[in-house]
Amino acid sequence: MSLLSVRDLDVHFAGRGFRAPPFQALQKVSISIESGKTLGLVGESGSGKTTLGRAILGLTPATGGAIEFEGRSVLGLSRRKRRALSTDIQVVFQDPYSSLNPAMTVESILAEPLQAAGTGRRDAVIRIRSLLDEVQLPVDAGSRYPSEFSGGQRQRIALARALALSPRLLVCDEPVSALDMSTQAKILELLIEIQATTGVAYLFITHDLSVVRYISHDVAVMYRGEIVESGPADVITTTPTELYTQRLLLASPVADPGRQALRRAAWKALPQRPLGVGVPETAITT
Ligand SMILES: Nc1ncnc2c1ncn2[C@@H]1O[C@H](COP(=O)(O)OP(=O)(O)OP(=O)(O)O)[C@@H](O)[C@H]1O
Repeated sequence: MSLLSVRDLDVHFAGRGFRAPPFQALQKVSISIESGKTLGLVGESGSGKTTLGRAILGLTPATGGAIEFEGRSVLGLSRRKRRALSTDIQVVFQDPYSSLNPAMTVESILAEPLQAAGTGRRDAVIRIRSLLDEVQLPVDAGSRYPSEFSGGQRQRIALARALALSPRLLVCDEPVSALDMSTQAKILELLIEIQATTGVAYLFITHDLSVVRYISHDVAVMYRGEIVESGPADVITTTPTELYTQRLLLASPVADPGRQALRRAAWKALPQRPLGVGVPETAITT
Protein backbone atom coordinates (compact mmCIF):
# COMPACT_ATOMS: atom_id res chain seq x y z
CA MET A 1 0.00 0.00 0.00
CA SER A 2 1.28 3.49 -0.88
CA LEU A 3 1.83 6.02 1.89
CA LEU A 4 -0.12 8.61 -0.12
CA SER A 5 -2.47 7.90 -2.97
CA VAL A 6 -4.24 10.65 -4.92
CA ARG A 7 -6.79 9.52 -7.48
CA ASP A 8 -8.61 11.56 -10.12
CA LEU A 9 -8.37 14.71 -8.04
CA ASP A 10 -10.22 17.79 -9.27
CA VAL A 11 -9.91 21.31 -7.85
CA HIS A 12 -12.02 24.21 -9.11
CA PHE A 13 -11.67 27.83 -8.08
CA ALA A 14 -14.50 30.34 -8.34
CA GLY A 15 -14.23 32.39 -11.53
CA ARG A 16 -13.00 35.94 -11.19
CA GLY A 17 -15.44 38.59 -12.29
CA PHE A 18 -19.17 38.69 -12.92
CA ARG A 19 -20.55 35.35 -14.17
CA ALA A 20 -17.02 34.08 -14.86
CA PRO A 21 -17.04 30.26 -15.06
CA PRO A 22 -15.15 28.31 -12.38
CA PHE A 23 -11.47 27.76 -13.15
CA GLN A 24 -10.33 24.13 -13.10
CA ALA A 25 -6.85 24.17 -11.52
CA LEU A 26 -6.53 20.37 -11.23
CA GLN A 27 -8.09 17.85 -13.54
CA LYS A 28 -8.19 14.12 -12.73
CA VAL A 29 -4.78 14.19 -11.06
CA SER A 30 -3.43 10.84 -9.84
CA ILE A 31 -0.12 10.33 -8.02
CA SER A 32 1.20 8.00 -5.36
CA ILE A 33 4.13 8.23 -2.96
CA GLU A 34 5.78 5.29 -1.22
CA SER A 35 7.02 5.47 2.35
CA GLY A 36 10.59 6.84 2.55
CA LYS A 37 10.65 7.85 -1.13
CA THR A 38 10.56 11.15 -3.00
CA LEU A 39 8.14 12.07 -5.74
CA GLY A 40 9.31 15.12 -7.67
CA LEU A 41 6.46 17.21 -9.05
CA VAL A 42 7.58 19.44 -11.92
CA GLY A 43 5.86 21.85 -14.25
CA GLU A 44 6.05 25.48 -15.21
CA SER A 45 4.54 28.32 -13.20
CA GLY A 46 0.76 28.08 -12.95
CA SER A 47 0.56 24.38 -13.87
CA GLY A 48 -1.08 23.50 -10.52
CA LYS A 49 1.78 22.11 -8.40
CA THR A 50 1.10 24.23 -5.32
CA THR A 51 -2.64 23.59 -5.61
CA LEU A 52 -1.98 19.84 -5.49
CA GLY A 53 0.31 20.26 -2.46
CA ARG A 54 -2.30 22.40 -0.70
CA ALA A 55 -5.09 19.91 -1.45
CA ILE A 56 -2.98 17.13 0.10
CA LEU A 57 -2.39 19.32 3.17
CA GLY A 58 -6.13 19.99 3.43
CA LEU A 59 -5.62 23.73 2.77
CA THR A 60 -7.49 23.78 -0.54
CA PRO A 61 -10.75 21.81 -0.87
CA ALA A 62 -10.98 19.19 -3.62
CA THR A 63 -14.07 19.18 -5.81
CA GLY A 64 -13.71 15.55 -6.89
CA GLY A 65 -11.54 12.45 -6.59
CA ALA A 66 -9.87 10.84 -3.60
CA ILE A 67 -6.84 11.34 -1.34
CA GLU A 68 -5.78 8.45 0.88
CA PHE A 69 -3.03 8.44 3.49
CA GLU A 70 -1.99 4.92 4.52
CA GLY A 71 -5.18 3.63 2.94
CA ARG A 72 -7.50 5.98 4.83
CA SER A 73 -9.46 8.69 3.09
CA VAL A 74 -8.43 12.19 4.19
CA LEU A 75 -11.09 14.14 2.34
CA GLY A 76 -14.09 15.27 4.35
CA LEU A 77 -12.47 14.49 7.73
CA SER A 78 -13.67 16.32 10.82
CA ARG A 79 -11.39 19.13 12.01
CA ARG A 80 -10.18 17.00 14.94
CA LYS A 81 -9.22 14.05 12.73
CA ARG A 82 -7.60 16.36 10.20
CA ARG A 83 -5.54 17.92 13.01
CA ALA A 84 -4.39 14.47 14.10
CA LEU A 85 -3.29 13.81 10.53
CA SER A 86 -1.36 17.07 10.41
CA THR A 87 1.39 15.53 12.56
CA ASP A 88 1.90 12.97 9.77
CA ILE A 89 1.90 15.44 6.87
CA GLN A 90 3.92 18.65 7.17
CA VAL A 91 5.09 21.34 4.78
CA VAL A 92 8.15 23.46 3.97
CA PHE A 93 7.52 26.52 1.81
CA GLN A 94 9.76 28.32 -0.64
CA ASP A 95 10.30 31.50 1.30
CA PRO A 96 12.23 31.00 4.55
CA TYR A 97 11.96 34.78 5.18
CA SER A 98 8.20 34.99 5.48
CA SER A 99 7.51 31.51 6.87
CA LEU A 100 9.27 32.16 10.21
CA ASN A 101 7.91 34.56 12.84
CA PRO A 102 10.64 37.24 13.18
CA ALA A 103 9.57 38.06 16.76
CA MET A 104 10.19 34.52 18.04
CA THR A 105 13.50 32.86 18.92
CA VAL A 106 14.36 29.68 17.04
CA GLU A 107 13.74 27.73 20.23
CA SER A 108 10.19 29.06 20.56
CA ILE A 109 9.54 28.47 16.85
CA LEU A 110 10.52 24.82 17.28
CA ALA A 111 8.70 24.52 20.62
CA GLU A 112 5.37 25.63 19.13
CA PRO A 113 4.38 22.39 17.33
CA LEU A 114 5.74 20.32 20.22
CA GLN A 115 3.65 22.20 22.79
CA ALA A 116 0.57 21.98 20.55
CA ALA A 117 1.06 18.19 20.49
CA GLY A 118 1.28 18.10 24.30
CA THR A 119 5.04 17.46 24.64
CA GLY A 120 6.28 18.30 28.15
CA ARG A 121 8.88 21.05 28.67
CA ARG A 122 11.81 18.78 29.44
CA ASP A 123 11.14 16.49 26.45
CA ALA A 124 10.66 19.55 24.22
CA VAL A 125 14.12 20.89 25.18
CA ILE A 126 15.70 17.52 24.33
CA ARG A 127 13.79 17.30 21.04
CA ILE A 128 14.77 20.86 20.02
CA ARG A 129 18.45 20.03 20.60
CA SER A 130 18.19 16.93 18.47
CA LEU A 131 16.30 18.85 15.72
CA LEU A 132 19.00 21.53 15.57
CA ASP A 133 21.58 18.77 15.31
CA GLU A 134 19.54 17.01 12.59
CA VAL A 135 19.47 20.14 10.40
CA GLN A 136 23.12 20.88 11.25
CA LEU A 137 22.64 24.14 13.14
CA PRO A 138 24.63 24.91 16.32
CA VAL A 139 22.85 24.41 19.66
CA ASP A 140 23.16 28.16 20.45
CA ALA A 141 20.97 28.86 17.38
CA GLY A 142 18.02 28.25 19.70
CA SER A 143 18.39 31.58 21.50
CA ARG A 144 18.69 33.64 18.30
CA TYR A 145 16.09 35.20 15.97
CA PRO A 146 15.42 34.28 12.29
CA SER A 147 16.83 37.65 11.10
CA GLU A 148 20.24 36.60 12.44
CA PHE A 149 20.48 33.73 9.92
CA SER A 150 21.21 33.40 6.20
CA GLY A 151 18.55 32.18 3.74
CA GLY A 152 19.92 28.63 3.78
CA GLN A 153 20.05 28.58 7.60
CA ARG A 154 16.47 29.88 7.79
CA GLN A 155 15.37 27.07 5.51
CA ARG A 156 17.10 24.66 7.95
CA ILE A 157 15.04 26.20 10.79
CA ALA A 158 11.83 25.81 8.74
CA LEU A 159 12.83 22.20 8.05
CA ALA A 160 13.49 21.54 11.74
CA ARG A 161 10.05 22.91 12.61
CA ALA A 162 8.41 20.72 9.95
CA LEU A 163 10.26 17.66 11.29
CA ALA A 164 9.47 18.36 14.96
CA LEU A 165 6.60 15.87 15.15
CA SER A 166 8.34 13.23 13.00
CA PRO A 167 5.96 13.42 10.01
CA ARG A 168 5.71 10.53 7.54
CA LEU A 169 5.30 12.88 4.57
CA LEU A 170 6.79 16.31 3.94
CA VAL A 171 5.38 18.52 1.19
CA CYS A 172 8.37 20.60 0.04
CA ASP A 173 7.04 23.48 -2.08
CA GLU A 174 10.01 24.95 -4.00
CA PRO A 175 12.14 24.79 -0.83
CA VAL A 176 15.41 25.69 -2.57
CA SER A 177 14.22 28.05 -5.30
CA ALA A 178 15.03 31.21 -3.31
CA LEU A 179 18.59 30.03 -2.54
CA ASP A 180 21.86 30.34 -4.47
CA MET A 181 23.24 27.24 -6.24
CA SER A 182 25.73 26.10 -3.58
CA THR A 183 23.20 26.59 -0.74
CA GLN A 184 20.60 24.70 -2.83
CA ALA A 185 22.98 21.74 -3.10
CA LYS A 186 23.61 21.72 0.67
CA ILE A 187 19.88 21.77 1.50
CA LEU A 188 19.18 18.99 -1.03
CA GLU A 189 22.00 16.92 0.53
CA LEU A 190 20.48 17.54 3.96
CA LEU A 191 17.01 16.46 2.79
CA ILE A 192 18.48 13.25 1.38
CA GLU A 193 20.36 12.57 4.65
CA ILE A 194 17.22 13.21 6.74
CA GLN A 195 15.23 10.84 4.57
CA ALA A 196 17.87 8.14 4.99
CA THR A 197 17.79 8.43 8.79
CA THR A 198 14.07 9.08 9.43
CA GLY A 199 12.34 7.36 6.50
CA VAL A 200 10.22 10.46 5.77
CA ALA A 201 8.71 10.66 2.27
CA TYR A 202 8.79 13.88 0.22
CA LEU A 203 6.48 15.43 -2.32
CA PHE A 204 9.10 17.72 -3.81
CA ILE A 205 7.57 20.54 -5.84
CA THR A 206 9.81 22.45 -8.24
CA HIS A 207 9.92 24.00 -11.69
CA ASP A 208 13.55 22.88 -12.04
CA LEU A 209 14.20 19.48 -13.60
CA SER A 210 17.87 19.47 -12.58
CA VAL A 211 16.83 19.74 -8.92
CA VAL A 212 14.19 17.06 -9.29
CA ARG A 213 16.66 14.70 -10.94
CA TYR A 214 18.99 15.06 -7.96
CA ILE A 215 16.51 14.32 -5.20
CA SER A 216 13.64 12.22 -6.59
CA HIS A 217 12.99 8.52 -6.96
CA ASP A 218 9.98 9.17 -9.17
CA VAL A 219 8.82 12.21 -11.12
CA ALA A 220 5.37 13.44 -12.17
CA VAL A 221 5.11 16.22 -14.75
CA MET A 222 2.21 18.70 -14.59
CA TYR A 223 0.87 20.79 -17.42
CA ARG A 224 -2.25 22.93 -17.17
CA GLY A 225 -3.59 21.07 -14.16
CA GLU A 226 -2.99 17.55 -15.49
CA ILE A 227 -0.25 14.98 -14.97
CA VAL A 228 1.08 14.46 -18.49
CA GLU A 229 3.87 12.01 -17.71
CA SER A 230 5.20 10.11 -14.69
CA GLY A 231 7.69 7.38 -13.88
CA PRO A 232 11.16 6.69 -12.45
CA ALA A 233 13.27 9.88 -12.18
CA ASP A 234 16.15 8.52 -14.28
CA VAL A 235 13.76 7.77 -17.15
CA ILE A 236 11.67 10.96 -17.04
CA THR A 237 14.72 13.22 -16.71
CA THR A 238 16.66 11.60 -19.57
CA THR A 239 14.23 10.04 -22.07
CA PRO A 240 10.78 11.58 -21.60
CA THR A 241 8.15 10.69 -24.15
CA GLU A 242 5.96 13.80 -23.86
CA LEU A 243 6.82 16.88 -25.90
CA TYR A 244 6.09 19.08 -22.88
CA THR A 245 8.63 17.22 -20.69
CA GLN A 246 11.18 17.31 -23.50
CA ARG A 247 10.83 21.11 -23.69
CA LEU A 248 11.06 21.42 -19.91
CA LEU A 249 14.18 19.25 -19.89
CA LEU A 250 15.93 21.15 -22.65
CA ALA A 251 15.02 24.47 -21.02
CA SER A 252 16.68 23.47 -17.74
CA PRO A 253 20.23 24.92 -17.65
CA VAL A 254 23.38 22.79 -17.38
CA ALA A 255 26.82 24.00 -16.21
CA ASP A 256 28.78 22.89 -19.32
CA PRO A 257 28.50 25.63 -22.03
CA GLY A 258 29.02 23.07 -24.84
CA ARG A 259 26.15 20.91 -23.61
CA GLN A 260 24.06 24.02 -23.02
CA ALA A 261 24.51 25.10 -26.66
CA LEU A 262 23.55 21.60 -27.85
CA ARG A 263 20.44 21.73 -25.68
CA ARG A 264 19.47 25.11 -27.01
CA ALA A 265 19.77 23.78 -30.58
CA ALA A 266 17.75 20.67 -29.68
CA TRP A 267 15.07 22.83 -28.01
CA LYS A 268 14.79 24.95 -31.17
CA ALA A 269 14.49 21.80 -33.29
CA LEU A 270 11.47 20.57 -31.28
CA PRO A 271 8.08 21.11 -32.92
CA GLN A 272 6.90 24.57 -31.77
CA ARG A 273 3.24 23.85 -32.36
CA PRO A 274 0.88 24.36 -29.40
CA LEU A 275 1.13 21.60 -26.87
CA GLY A 276 -1.65 19.11 -26.53
CA VAL A 277 -1.83 16.89 -23.51
CA GLY A 278 -0.87 13.28 -24.20
CA VAL A 279 1.06 13.91 -27.43
CA PRO A 280 3.75 11.24 -27.70
CA GLU A 281 7.02 12.37 -29.25
CA THR A 282 10.35 10.73 -30.03
CA ALA A 283 12.50 10.49 -26.92
CA ILE A 284 15.52 12.74 -26.57
CA THR A 285 18.62 11.65 -24.70
CA THR A 286 20.53 14.51 -23.07
N1 LIG B 1 -7.05 30.61 -4.52
C1 LIG B 1 -7.07 30.65 -5.85
N2 LIG B 1 -8.12 31.21 -6.51
C2 LIG B 1 -8.17 31.24 -7.85
N3 LIG B 1 -7.22 30.71 -8.66
C3 LIG B 1 -6.16 30.16 -8.07
C4 LIG B 1 -6.01 30.08 -6.64
N4 LIG B 1 -4.85 29.45 -6.35
C5 LIG B 1 -4.27 29.14 -7.54
N5 LIG B 1 -5.05 29.56 -8.57
C6 LIG B 1 -4.78 29.37 -10.00
O1 LIG B 1 -4.56 27.98 -10.22
C7 LIG B 1 -3.52 27.79 -11.18
C8 LIG B 1 -2.44 26.91 -10.58
O2 LIG B 1 -1.77 27.66 -9.58
P1 LIG B 1 -0.60 27.00 -8.70
O3 LIG B 1 -0.13 28.03 -7.72
O4 LIG B 1 -1.07 25.70 -8.17
O5 LIG B 1 0.53 26.73 -9.82
P2 LIG B 1 2.05 26.36 -9.63
O6 LIG B 1 2.36 25.33 -10.65
O7 LIG B 1 2.32 26.00 -8.21
O8 LIG B 1 2.77 27.72 -9.97
P3 LIG B 1 4.09 28.39 -9.32
O9 LIG B 1 5.23 27.48 -9.70
O10 LIG B 1 4.18 29.74 -9.97
O11 LIG B 1 3.86 28.45 -7.84
C9 LIG B 1 -3.02 29.18 -11.57
O12 LIG B 1 -3.66 29.55 -12.77
C10 LIG B 1 -3.48 30.05 -10.42
O13 LIG B 1 -3.71 31.38 -10.86
